[in-house]
Amino acid sequence: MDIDFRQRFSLKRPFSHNSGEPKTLDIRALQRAYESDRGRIINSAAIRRLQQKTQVFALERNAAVRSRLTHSLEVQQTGRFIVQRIFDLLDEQQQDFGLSPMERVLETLVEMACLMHDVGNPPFGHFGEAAISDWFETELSILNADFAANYPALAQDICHFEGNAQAIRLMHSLLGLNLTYSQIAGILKYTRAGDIAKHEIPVDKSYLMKKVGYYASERQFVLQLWLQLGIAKDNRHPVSYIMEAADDISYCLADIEDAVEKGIISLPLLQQALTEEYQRQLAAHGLPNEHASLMVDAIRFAQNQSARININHTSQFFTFLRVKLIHPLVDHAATEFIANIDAVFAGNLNRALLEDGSVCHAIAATLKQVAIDKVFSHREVEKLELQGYRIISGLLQSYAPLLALTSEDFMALVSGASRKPIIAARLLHRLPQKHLATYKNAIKNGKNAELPEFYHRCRLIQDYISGMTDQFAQDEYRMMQALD
Ligand SMILES: Nc1nc2c(ncn2[C@H]2C[C@H](O)[C@@H](COP(=O)(O)OP(=O)(O)OP(=O)(O)O)O2)c(=O)[nH]1
Ligand SMILES: [Mg+2]
Repeated sequence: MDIDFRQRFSLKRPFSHNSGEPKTLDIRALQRAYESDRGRIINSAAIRRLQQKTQVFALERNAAVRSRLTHSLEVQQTGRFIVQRIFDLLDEQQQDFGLSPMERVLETLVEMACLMHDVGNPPFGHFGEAAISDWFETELSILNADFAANYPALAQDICHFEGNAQAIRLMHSLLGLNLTYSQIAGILKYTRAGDIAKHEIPVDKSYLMKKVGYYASERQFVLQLWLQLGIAKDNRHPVSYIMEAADDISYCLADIEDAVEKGIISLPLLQQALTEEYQRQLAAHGLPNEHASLMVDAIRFAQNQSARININHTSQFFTFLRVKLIHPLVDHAATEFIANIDAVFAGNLNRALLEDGSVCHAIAATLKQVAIDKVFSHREVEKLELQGYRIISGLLQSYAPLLALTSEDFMALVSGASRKPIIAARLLHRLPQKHLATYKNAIKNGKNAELPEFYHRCRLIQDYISGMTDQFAQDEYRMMQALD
């Protein structure tokens, strides 16, 4: 294949008419466009809200423990590091692929994709996601049997709330940031629409489409994105592979470090768990014994270095463990990016860069498995998750009267033509104007005629609930239960 990355770096934006590309590559114009994206992203409320959203520990008061925002800053740094290693390797191998003038633009696209990759996550992380999906799964056919019967694919789309799909919707449809297609393509992590069933996924897209990556409401936008960037339908943008690797690399050790900070696991027990799990992962990956001492060596190195400096032992330990365990993963992600350049460029590499059965894969898998066994299953963590689940389900139940109305009655309320039923009217007043504006636009928009009013109303409620921070959701829940 002829690989020229310039096709993937474009000035085009969805809401701008004058979006013709210059005949020759204008690298300065690209830098200006992406710098403008950068400003829009960093200044957006969606990024600020990440500071009060769960990474692993819900409603955390200890500010030294990661929130989604501080996690995202770390992902941004890791992404930048991977890009720099990619260019080092290209130099060493005297390769180009049209990338040579692009270091700065690739770096900024990757950094911002990393910073925004989690903006669509609801309060309470995976448990918030599950609460929204489960609630709609149970209630939808009761609230609107006609919709459930006549639009089964759209009902499925509504019953699969996904942080990644919500991120696309938030940045494009709700905030209208008008980011370049190249920038937003960096967070299109999975390429399945919410109304496509699992059994419709082609075998060669099993990974790319394993989760919902965008909703039916954003289909026209995502189809345009593929068209404008010359990416085949259901494939990814190269930036998304780097963002994904940076996310995996960042959280696998960070979640464990936070658990130690919170006293959920002691350092000696952690070291033992890592050593044992690593042996299991080596065996599971069928890797030779020559790598067996890697984990023990890394732990010993981190212990010795932190003992030598002898200031803040625990945090030093993690700094040095990061050097030994995480830096190789960064190098490996860069190596894999180049080794699979055809598939990464086409966007059809059907796996994550780091999921290649290598020692690096085994290291990441070890860290993630130890987090599952020793951190996420801790009693305190599970308690907070149950509370988070309850808060989100309870909030949805409170707003159910808005979903029980007929289209005519709901639209009359929204337009101000009616102020009844009184409970629904009060609930409607609590919804943010900007979410309502997106709803009204969607109803007016002829392009979306295949999506009925009720679909947009469900999206409106999900937009509101998923956009809350942990703290706001808890306050709102208490208020709705008449506890405050
Ligand atoms: N508290 C808690 N945290 C979890 C659990 N499973 C995973 N996590 C944490 C690990 C990471 O810090 C973070 C991963 O966040 P995401 O929700 O973005 O998931 P990930 O990016 O792996 O999946 P994705 O492919 O984006 O759906 O969530 C769990 O069962 N409980
Ligand atoms: Mg994620």
